[in-house]
Amino acid sequence: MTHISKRNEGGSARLQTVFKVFGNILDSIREPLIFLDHQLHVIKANRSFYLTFDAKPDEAEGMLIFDLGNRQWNIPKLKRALKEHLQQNSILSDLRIEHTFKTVGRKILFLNARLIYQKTGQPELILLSIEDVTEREDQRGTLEKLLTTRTAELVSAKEEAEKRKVTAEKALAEIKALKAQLEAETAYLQEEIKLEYDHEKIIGHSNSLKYVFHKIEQIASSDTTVLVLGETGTGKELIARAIYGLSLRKNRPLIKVNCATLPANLIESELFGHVKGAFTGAQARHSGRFEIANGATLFLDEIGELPVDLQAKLLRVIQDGEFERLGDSRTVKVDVRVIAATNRDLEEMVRKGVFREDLWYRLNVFPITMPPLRERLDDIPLLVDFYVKKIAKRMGKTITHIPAGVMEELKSYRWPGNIRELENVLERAVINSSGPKLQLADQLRKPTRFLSRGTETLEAVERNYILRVLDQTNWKVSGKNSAAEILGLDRSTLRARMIKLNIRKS
Ligand SMILES: Nc1ncnc2c1ncn2[C@@H]1O[C@H](COP(=O)(O)OP(=O)(O)OP(=O)(O)O)[C@@H](O)[C@H]1O
Repeated sequence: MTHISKRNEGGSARLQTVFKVFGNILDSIREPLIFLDHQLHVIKANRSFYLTFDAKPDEAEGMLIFDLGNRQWNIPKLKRALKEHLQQNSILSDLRIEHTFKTVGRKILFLNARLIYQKTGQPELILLSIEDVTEREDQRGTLEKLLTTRTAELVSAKEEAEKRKVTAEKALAEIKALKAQLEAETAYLQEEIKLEYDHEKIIGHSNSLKYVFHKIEQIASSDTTVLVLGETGTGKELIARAIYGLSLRKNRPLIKVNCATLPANLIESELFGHVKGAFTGAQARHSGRFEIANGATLFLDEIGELPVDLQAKLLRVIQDGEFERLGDSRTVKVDVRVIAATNRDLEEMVRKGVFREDLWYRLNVFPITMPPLRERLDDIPLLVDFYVKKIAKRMGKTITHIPAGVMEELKSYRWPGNIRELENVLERAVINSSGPKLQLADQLRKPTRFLSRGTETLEAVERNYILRVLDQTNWKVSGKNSAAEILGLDRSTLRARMIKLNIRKS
């Protein structure tokens, strides 16, 4: 233990007098204060000091500050500040010390000190004020921590909100796109309803038809492109509908495009859509059939009639599911299953250079050929029975008997118009029958003109047949008893075929 030196005893006595006079004032100061001699012995401390640090005046006074309370004040930082810094600078400001005292526990202190000199310039006294900021600092620490936690929470909440906003915006865009598609789909379906599909049932039990059924079952549930081949009126559309009906996409509509009935200048916009102003008359954005069929199935009927300049665009959408709307440079992505049909010989068209070979290969992945009626005579009785019942019911008639001779005649005819033609013949026969017995309206002519030339192409046969019917109807293309009615073709389909086959009245 070190005591006040003798040399300072005189000054010390003077100071004791001063402290006696000002003792009460010092004790009333709330901040702990301590007076040290210049050798750092405690001369006097106020009441606040003793209370704060649980010390007693008679144990403290005369003691070296670092030895106070069993050397509890032996704090290296305090030592450096009082012994070095204060001696050099005479002043010490806001020195922060954090220290655990044996008596009063952990404390955070702010120390300020000033070196007071005698008149002679000798250092006489050090006034040390010790502010106990433990509570305040702890609170600040807690608040800072809280602030950090809250800030982090806010940042992550903000990030979460932004993510949610992006997700919501995406969902909104998807909903908008779905809504647009639904509207387009509804508009399309409303048009389609007018076409009113008679029946979806494929009648027949011939081996050739059974093979077709087998192929339908094989491919229906996949997304493979299917090409349905066969003469006109053989039931290609029925096949396409059967594939669709057995597919995984059957809960979405089957979208149909007939490439023969759409004018060449409209077909691109009809298939791929256009944006406003894409061409004169494009007053609004229009969704093409490929967009409407996104996620669904598209039936491209009469694919052989698709203009060559559109074939590459079709190939790209079948291959990569990508295309651009007319007047728009943005690429649209779709997932469409394509079922195409034609009565044309596409291979021959490829040879002639009017059908792209790459498109032909892409379409021909899974061909299904519908046999002509003349090759499945076994189906004729079933078909006759079905159609006679159906037509008679519609007309309010009862026909119960089909004479063997009538059936024979029907079976021996060549049926160039296939089932559509059979349906028409039977319709006229039902009209013609007055009793329960079916009577054909007219003698079925043997189409000798084209049968005699066995090597003729399908196109030539078709051309001759249409010409013959046109002759027979005095070139009446549409309306009652017209060529279109006899051939069982749509007026526009017949006109398209006439243009295609270069049929003109001479
Ligand atoms: N096996 C069948 N059973 C019942 N009806 C059939 C059958 N095949 C075709 N039909 C009927 O014949 C008519 C013609 O069929 P569809 O339109 O499918 O022929 P298509 O081959 O697509 O003709 P096109 O090449 O002229 O477009 C339709 O009324 C259809 O319902």
